[in-house]
Amino acid sequence: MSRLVRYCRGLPRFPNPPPVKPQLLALNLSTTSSTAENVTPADRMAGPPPIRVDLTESAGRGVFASRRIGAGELIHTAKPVLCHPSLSSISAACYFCLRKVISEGQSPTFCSRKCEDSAKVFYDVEKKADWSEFDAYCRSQGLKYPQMVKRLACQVISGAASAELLDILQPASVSAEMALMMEEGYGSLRRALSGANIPDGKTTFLSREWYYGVLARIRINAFRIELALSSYEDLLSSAAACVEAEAAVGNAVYMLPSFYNHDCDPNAHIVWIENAEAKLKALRDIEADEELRICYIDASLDHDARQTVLLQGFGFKCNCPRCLSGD
Ligand SMILES: C[S@@+](CC[C@H](N)C(=O)[O-])C[C@H]1O[C@@H](n2cnc3c(N)ncnc32)[C@H](O)[C@@H]1O
Repeated sequence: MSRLVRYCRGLPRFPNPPPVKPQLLALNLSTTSSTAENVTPADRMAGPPPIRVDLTESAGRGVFASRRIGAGELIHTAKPVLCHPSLSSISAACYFCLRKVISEGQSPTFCSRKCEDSAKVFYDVEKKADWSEFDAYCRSQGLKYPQMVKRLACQVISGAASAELLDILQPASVSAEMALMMEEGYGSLRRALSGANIPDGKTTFLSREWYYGVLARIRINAFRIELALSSYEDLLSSAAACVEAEAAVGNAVYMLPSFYNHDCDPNAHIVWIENAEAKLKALRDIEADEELRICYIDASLDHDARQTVLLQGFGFKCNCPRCLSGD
């Protein structure tokens, strides 16, 4: 069981409201007792991250600083529990870690032997099926998240992941229109796997409810991965490619970063340098017990545009101080 799942076991799953006092649900990811005054650079590099997951007053669970965190400090890193390159980046990003690669063909490619070996279990399952109908459905509807469900399904069949992997995350509410679209994807995924000669019993988890539940959680919690440019050559090739290509290399879901709430004037941000491993960094000094929030959208949008994007894209009315002030 992962460390986060262990720490979060006492937390409620949405949409059920917590019946007990928030303090009783306090989680402390840090086992050290360091304070802002006695934290050395070595402390910062070692040990658990200086955060805890706890209930907020009005945005469900959130991430709080367990000590003072300095501006620019790397709060923690996180590896994805699930990721997938965008269909337009299949031959331009590692099929496992999303690092940029240069490849001629249209088939999945890996940046290293290590990534190829790590992907082997689920990729062996994936290769048994014909995904042409499923891919055509995603392409025609412009959908990226069903590809992540497909990967999770292959991971579960291979034994590399649990079918309940994402259950702890908050799901989006599903409209009738979304359900209709999901139904098509679910049918297509089932057809692909039923022709793949997978032993009986390995796909019993693959119910309609499972498919809908996973997609609803990915919708709220997936991050769009845009890698930071690392060299002058990258800058030049990016400038040349940006007209036709999508900037994102893919999408990923993490555990701990999924508990960060949104703020239109955030005190933390998430960055990707080389691959899908995320880095959470402080944008300014953060006091102990202050909530850490990142920005899910383009903060330069005006008030009404931000509210619309957050409501339509993430299903919530933003209650951050900036929005409440009308800015
Ligand atoms: C990625 S989750 C963050 C963790 C979540 N609070 C939980 O308990 O799992 C995003 C959800 O948190 C809530 N949320 C995040 N930021 C918010 C904000 N600024 N105002 C209101 N709700 C917010 C919304 O319900 C949103 O759909």
